[in-house]
Amino acid sequence: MSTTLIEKVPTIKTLNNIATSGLDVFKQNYNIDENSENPDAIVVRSFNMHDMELGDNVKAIARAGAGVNNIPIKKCTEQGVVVFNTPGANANAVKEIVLTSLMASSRNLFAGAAWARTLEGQGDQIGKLVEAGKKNFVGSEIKGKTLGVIGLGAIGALVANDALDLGMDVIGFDPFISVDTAWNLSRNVQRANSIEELYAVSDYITVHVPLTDDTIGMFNEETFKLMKPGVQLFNFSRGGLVNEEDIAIALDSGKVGKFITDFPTENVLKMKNAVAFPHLGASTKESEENCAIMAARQVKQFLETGNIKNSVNFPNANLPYTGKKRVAAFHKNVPNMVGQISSAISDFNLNIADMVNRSRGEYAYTMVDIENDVNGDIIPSLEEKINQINGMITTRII
Ligand SMILES: NC(=O)c1ccc[n+]([C@@H]2O[C@H](COP(=O)([O-])OP(=O)(O)OC[C@H]3O[C@@H](n4cnc5c(N)ncnc54)[C@H](O)[C@@H]3O)[C@@H](O)[C@H]2O)c1
Ligand SMILES: O=C(O)CC[C@@H](O)C(=O)O
Repeated sequence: MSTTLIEKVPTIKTLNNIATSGLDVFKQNYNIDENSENPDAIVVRSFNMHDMELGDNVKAIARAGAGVNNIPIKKCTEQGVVVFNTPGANANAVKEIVLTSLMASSRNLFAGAAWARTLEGQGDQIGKLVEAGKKNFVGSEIKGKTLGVIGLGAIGALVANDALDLGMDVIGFDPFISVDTAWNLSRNVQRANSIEELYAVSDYITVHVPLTDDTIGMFNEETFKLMKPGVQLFNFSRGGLVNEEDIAIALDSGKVGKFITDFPTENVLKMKNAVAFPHLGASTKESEENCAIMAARQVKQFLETGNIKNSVNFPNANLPYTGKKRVAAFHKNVPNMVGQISSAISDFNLNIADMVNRSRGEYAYTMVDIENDVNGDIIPSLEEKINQINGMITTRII
């Protein structure tokens, strides 16, 4: 980072444990302070930020991971705070834990191992007891069975492809599948036209969708009725996708045979045939590093150049940075914003070299590069003038 780009040394606040290799991205010219109350940017994992005050200096929040339901996205957008995530950076870790759990669950390994421990103290009898007791843990092979994958994004697509390699039949459902993922998905993954079609044929169901107002409680009494008796459900996405009261009943009746989840709660821990892990899906050295490095690079690039990659609330925007002054403005997506920004710049007798304007729903982002050398004294006035434009959220001059 050149100090001409940002006059003050920016502070990065960390919430949660962020891999050192990611923090190393900020080694030069940045201050990392987990206690800062008004940092320039925040790097976070699963910390719940909904009740947290965002300081007025915060310009960016990077989620080192995929799910952003722990971040108040609407509030950030209204304040012009860019929220990033790290698409795909932990997908392999989650794929591996899903497939491991699928086989372990199907072979009753969790229950079998727990039972074996109860034999402690039986000395020489253990061998005999094992041979007598193992009939209670006879499992099924996954080969030839049908796996339903709901959500064919970064994780779902990897799970679907590799499950085929394990000899499973795979059916997938994702009405919003991205072009990139569609390209990566094996043609042998059957596409369900409706989620009901997937429920009707799946022996195992794994879910890989974000937790949103549309997906909350999507597994409930009604949907369990549509599934095959004894279906095994794997939830490595978010606890809120499953209605706890309803799955407890479905597990009791055997309608759902097994429930493997990464999200323990008091209720889940009491459920018959449920196995809960302590949110371990992305907990590998590799994925923690991938996520932290990607998150940190995205924040650094944004603070230093205004360029945005992998934001979940503002449009991506890229304009090669030349080192001359750049106006970076977040505003409502309404007519004539670019015109008004341009005329504010020309009021200071400055010429425009290049610009980019991108919109996303109700909001937009404009970067304008100034051709002239800009006298530092006029920057606060130019910033103030642009900020006064009706519909402007926030402006930085970098
Ligand atoms: N357990 C963990 O540690 C862990 C790790 C990573 C991700 N996750 C969770 O997994 C989720 C998925 O991660 P990802 O990296 O695959 O995200 P992704 O954005 O790449 O994929 C999500 C997919 O879900 C699809 N989708 C959205 N709503 C849907 C619906 N109603 N029905 C079917 N498909 C729908 C989208 O079109 C997209 O393709 C994350 O949002 C996060 O909550 C958990
Ligand atoms: O940070 C983690 O360990 C979990 C991340 C995971 O839940 C995600 O959504 O990417």
